[in-house]
Amino acid sequence: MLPAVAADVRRFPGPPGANRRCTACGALALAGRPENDHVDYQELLDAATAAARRTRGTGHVADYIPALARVDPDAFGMAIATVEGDVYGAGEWEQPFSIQSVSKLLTLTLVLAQGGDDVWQRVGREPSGNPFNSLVQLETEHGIPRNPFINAGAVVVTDRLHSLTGGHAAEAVLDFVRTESGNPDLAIDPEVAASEAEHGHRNAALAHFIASHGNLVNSVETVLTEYYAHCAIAASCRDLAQTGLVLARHGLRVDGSRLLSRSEAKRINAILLTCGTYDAAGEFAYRVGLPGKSGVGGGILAILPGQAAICAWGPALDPAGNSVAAVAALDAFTTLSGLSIF
Ligand SMILES: NC(=O)CC[C@H](N)C(=O)O
Repeated sequence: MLPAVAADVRRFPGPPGANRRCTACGALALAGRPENDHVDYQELLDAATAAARRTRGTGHVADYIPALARVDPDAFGMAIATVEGDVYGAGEWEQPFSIQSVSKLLTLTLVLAQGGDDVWQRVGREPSGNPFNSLVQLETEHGIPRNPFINAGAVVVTDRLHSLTGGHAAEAVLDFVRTESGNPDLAIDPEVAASEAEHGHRNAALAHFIASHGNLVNSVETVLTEYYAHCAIAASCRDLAQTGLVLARHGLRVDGSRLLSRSEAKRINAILLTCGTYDAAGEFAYRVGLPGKSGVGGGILAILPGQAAICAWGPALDPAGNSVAAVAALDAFTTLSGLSIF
């Protein structure tokens, strides 16, 4: 349990509600809480890590992509990047892992940033209530995927991004993560991409079905190649937390330029909350209280608007395809700190 209040009295300059810092130790003060109630991110990370460790032995590593099945199920890392530019980490927070569906957040961000709002005529914004790779809704809903964060929706968004970038969808995503994280060495893991392509019958079925309804512009083969490639980007908790800051900064990039309007950033965060963790989005909102995007590589990137982006990673997944350890860690983080959107 965290000590809620430090023993000695410290001073916090600035108006109430602003991000104030303790003049004695520099720690951030919690808005609306007693003045000497610090946000000690490192301490919170340690408590979240302990919560994640208690889930050991629960869940299963994704094995439908054979290259992912080799990852240590007990690995765990977590990073927090703040809008002030500080980064905190715990466990294996600098260990690259396969970002998988966390890339769905990045493709949507880039499509909207490049004026591709017409994508909303081709994909919905409602929770699916179905597994991330489900085919059933597509049949009754005429090839219009429920939302951009299930596989079917991400295939359509990737198709739109591919057109907007002149045929470089995955490269655009990689470039974006490299720039925002400040890590030029990030790369697509070709083995993971090839492994997924080889075993990707379900995604191929989804893409062909969407195409049969006239909802793909580029060929199925091209779109799937790009989709597998951006899913196979290997990045660490640190890299993803720093990339997620774009949404915590209400649309501003690391260099201060505007990528998304404030309203677009709000809308992406809203869809993240309602759809980012598939048919467990309700449970995630209940436990964590933050917009977040998961991937079957075990990463979850969560956004604390105006304050920070947090990435937790543990490869063992629950039945919905969300990391057991990452959900537990984010749950502990927001429960202990009160730092949620609610
Ligand atoms: N939920 C996920 O992370 C799924 C992504 C994975 N590349 C797939 O298409 O199945």
